[in-house]
Amino acid sequence: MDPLKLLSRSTKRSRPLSAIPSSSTLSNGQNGTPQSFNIKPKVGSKKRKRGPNDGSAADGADDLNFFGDSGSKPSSSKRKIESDQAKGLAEDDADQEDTGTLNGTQELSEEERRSILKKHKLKIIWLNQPTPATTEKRKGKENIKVKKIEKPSVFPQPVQSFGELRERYNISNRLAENIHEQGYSVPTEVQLGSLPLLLQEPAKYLPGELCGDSSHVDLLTVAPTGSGKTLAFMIPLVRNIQAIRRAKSTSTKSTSAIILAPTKELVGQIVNEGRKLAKGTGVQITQVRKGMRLSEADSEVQDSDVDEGTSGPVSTVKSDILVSTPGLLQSIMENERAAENEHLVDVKFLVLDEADVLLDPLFRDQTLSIWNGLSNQELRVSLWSATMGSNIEELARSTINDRRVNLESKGSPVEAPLIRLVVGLKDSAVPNVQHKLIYAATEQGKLMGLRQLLHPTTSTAEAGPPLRPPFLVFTQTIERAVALHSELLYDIPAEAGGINRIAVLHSDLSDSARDLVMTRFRKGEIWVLITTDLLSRGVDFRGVNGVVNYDIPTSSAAYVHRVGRAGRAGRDGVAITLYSQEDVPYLKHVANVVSMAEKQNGSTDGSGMQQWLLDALPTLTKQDKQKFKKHGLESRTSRGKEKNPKASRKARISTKSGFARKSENNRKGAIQGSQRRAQAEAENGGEETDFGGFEQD
Ligand SMILES: Nc1ncnc2c1ncn2[C@@H]1O[C@H](COP(=O)(O)OP(=O)(O)OP(=O)(O)O)[C@@H](O)[C@H]1O
Repeated sequence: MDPLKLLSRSTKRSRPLSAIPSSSTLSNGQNGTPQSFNIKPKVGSKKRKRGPNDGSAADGADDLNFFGDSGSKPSSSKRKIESDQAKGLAEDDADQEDTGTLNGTQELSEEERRSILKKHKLKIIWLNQPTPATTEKRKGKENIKVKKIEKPSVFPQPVQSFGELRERYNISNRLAENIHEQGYSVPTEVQLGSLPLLLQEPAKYLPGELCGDSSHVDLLTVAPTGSGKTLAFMIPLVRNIQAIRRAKSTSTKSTSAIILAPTKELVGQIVNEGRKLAKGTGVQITQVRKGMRLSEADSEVQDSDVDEGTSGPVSTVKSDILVSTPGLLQSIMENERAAENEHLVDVKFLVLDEADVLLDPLFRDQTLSIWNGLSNQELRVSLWSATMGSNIEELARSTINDRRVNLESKGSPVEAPLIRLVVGLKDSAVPNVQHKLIYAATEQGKLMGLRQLLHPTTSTAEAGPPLRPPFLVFTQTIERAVALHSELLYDIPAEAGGINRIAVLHSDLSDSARDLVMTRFRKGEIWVLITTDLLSRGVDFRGVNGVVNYDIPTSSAAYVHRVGRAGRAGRDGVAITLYSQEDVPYLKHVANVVSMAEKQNGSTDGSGMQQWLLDALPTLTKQDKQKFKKHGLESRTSRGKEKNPKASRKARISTKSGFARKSENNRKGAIQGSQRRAQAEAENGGEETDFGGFEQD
């Protein structure tokens, strides 16, 4: 009897395997569009020329390349032809039609704009309109009139093709080329909605008399994981900085934008993406590193000069865009406080990627300290995440407001509209991931379950959706990630690469070790990467087919982000959550997200998350929820080990029983003892030295 079959008996598979279209294999499936909601983009009347260099996400050849540079990036030979094409694009405007351009100057009526935005599930609201419209509502039986503030919807003209950007928003030829060269042709939903908000003056789409005199908006964006938010904030940054530099008569460079992200891995990735986009535009993007200085005006460091290591001589950075984790930048700003951060007075754009984490207690003080330390009166902020609680939105709004009040005493701050853009259902998992909850009863059951997933040849339809490498495995703590790694180290046969195919990544590793694992995973050398929530946010491994929650995530947002490492840019993915009896009281938040994703997905055949299971799962009190979010399951932490050693032993990751472990330890001890004795004997010319007795006076 298949043990997993037995263990998973109480849950139903979320979708029969036969229901998965054969053309979209879960391991490397790609949809024809990078959009999550699969609505065919409107293209111009001219038929798009599709050639081998098309570079669209539908390009099947890319399926073979798990970790290609772009979801839609062609092979190297293709790239060459495409880059030649792109050069032509710079020289000849007519080439734009080859990239599927809609006539960018064509104005759509409000009705048309509204309908396109609705079809793409985009909701855009003006949060701080000065004179909000109100409606009166009767509440309850008492007929109390309640004033409800109506936040007005906004309908900018959506960007339906990247070709529009040049005509309509005056982006440079070089930037247009770079977008094309990266293989991006169809904007994703978040790009479709945010680009018009960030690339034109608010008065173009808001009532001019109400929207103030700022040429940019503050923006809160909530869009699914893997939906292309990086490109959505990077294109406007590069365009705007080019415009600033054109307008400036001096050639002196100063920092115009700061991007904050919670982890070093994500910072590195943003810098890479940004540099590809800014190539040849003159816009310089730099990753802030330990030891860097921001304030010396006399030396200018080129990106290439910056030592990749963290040590070495102190370097001064004068870059257009700085990308950093909040802790690092804050400490540099603190150290240079004497200079009043003068070097940052020109910063006009602050981007918070994974904004809800950056404003969560863990990073809040550091992020706010940077935000408030930027003194430019025209500073505009944009916040991006796949999840954003109302408390985070409230905090962002009050910070913007407090800054305004603060700046009023020093001059007249430029007020700007605050816009909220939501793509799809707020705080929900990406719709193209197939979710599966597997009941594994015990800790040992989870290990067996994972082993079964590791060996797809033994997997059957009953065992769940196929999970093909490369995939990520998430654990609750570093200790558990390390333990799981050593358990599974020899599970991949030597002829398939053995221990080289499996790795662990966590924050206790050195920076260089972390970089190495990331590079090897991106290259496809590592197939199974065991990690903690360190990699749950923002990191884009284009070829990742699936995610395994070996330990359940500690909040619904954590689930959304973890599973969002798969199913990126419109591809399919699998998310498997193994849960034991101990997890059951904490499972509801995961089950709710799965159920919501299935509804969004249109799974109405009843094969998904069953209502009885949802109803049966206990709901945590607010306090317990917070405790769980902060500490996770106690028995899996070192705190729990001290408090309840028995429960902690049960939660240990190991296939061996306590008795087997004890015998093994005894055996190891005996072997070590005999080796020590033999060594000592050899050193003492064969004399017995096990115990030399006490020295006599
Ligand atoms: N218009 C597009 N066409 C095709 N691929 C795209 C497009 N825009 C972005 N991508 C690709 O989509 C992937 C995900 O992009 P990105 O990392 O920006 O997502 P994200 O929304 O920031 O995700 P997360 O919320 O997880 O941080 C990347 O591989 C990127 O190259």
